[in-house]
Amino acid sequence: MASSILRRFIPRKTTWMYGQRMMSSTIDVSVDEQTGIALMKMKRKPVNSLNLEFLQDIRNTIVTLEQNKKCKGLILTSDVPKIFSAGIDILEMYQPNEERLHNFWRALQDMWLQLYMTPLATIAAINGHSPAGGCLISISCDYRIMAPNYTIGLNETLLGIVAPFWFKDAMCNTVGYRETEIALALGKLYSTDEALQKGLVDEVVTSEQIMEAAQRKMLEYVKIPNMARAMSKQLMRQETADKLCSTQDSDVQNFVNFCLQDKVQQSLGFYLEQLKKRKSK
Ligand SMILES: CCCCCCCCCCC/C=C/C(=O)SCCNC(=O)CCNC(=O)[C@H](O)C(C)(C)COP(=O)(O)OP(=O)(O)OC[C@H]1O[C@@H](n2cnc3c(N)ncnc32)[C@H](O)[C@@H]1OP(=O)(O)O
Repeated sequence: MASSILRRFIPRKTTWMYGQRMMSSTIDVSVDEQTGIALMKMKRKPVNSLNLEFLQDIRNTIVTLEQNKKCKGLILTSDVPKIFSAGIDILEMYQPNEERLHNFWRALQDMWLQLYMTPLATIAAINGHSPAGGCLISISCDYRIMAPNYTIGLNETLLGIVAPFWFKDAMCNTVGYRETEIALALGKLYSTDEALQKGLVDEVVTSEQIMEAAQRKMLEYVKIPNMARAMSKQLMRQETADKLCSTQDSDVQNFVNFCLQDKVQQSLGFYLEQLKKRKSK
């Protein structure tokens, strides 16, 4: 189902499969072949920040699961306490090597396209903070369940950077134009309750109940005839994905040019310093 454009790039082979278990240093995956439900736990310590290799691992895992005829649904969650994902690894953008910066953005695009358009049913079990790239992963799933007392949102402007158009499009498709306009301008991080109220997440349950709730909802998804469910997802999402597919190269170049600006580097350096200071308080 994912268009051939999405399959142009062969992901790195860093995920190992042992029967129904797949493992890499940053991801733990198990597949229940009875139910057809896979569980992917992100475990890139300390905060599941998305660097080049982690993004390739996530995409690689989705591709492998898509090829498993028994797998119909994927639950994404975190193995790191209190953090779903801290978003992009800021160190990929700060004082970067230019070639790696290109490859990094391409890997983010490819991971997103794979996740957003996968024929698998996807549920994000958001068991921790989920800013920026973490929010992107969440809103790219078909359904979101979040635990209380965490935050989620596209906070890029707080770092002095801008959410790219495809982050914006995925957000608009979830909460609507006006809410996205406000959220992006203010770099808004929503509390779990606000996120529920605005439709950024679909359900709130306690951390203890989140896996059970995700399994229960996923059983609903995988009961639907597979092709019909996957095609209805494609119907809703293809236009948004195509917008990036047709401009991937220029989007990489725009990102690289943007990042290499002195002003942007200063903002990122300042933000990293704040993160460290906050920690020492
Ligand atoms: C013409 C227009 C063109 C447009 C071009 C596009 C422009 C660029 C678009 C880029 C899009 C960006 C998307 C992103 O995802 S940016 C990342 C945003 N993420 C954040 O702001 C999260 C920051 N982190 C936090 O708020 C907290 O760490 C968190 C709440 C997640 C956890 O808090 P906690 O107290 O548990 O942990 P610490 O803060 O102590 O963190 C532990 C260590 O991890 C480091 N850290 C945290 N987050 C990141 C990160 N995202 N990247 C790298 N490193 C991170 C933190 O500094 C600590 O490190 P040390 O232990 O070394 O101190």
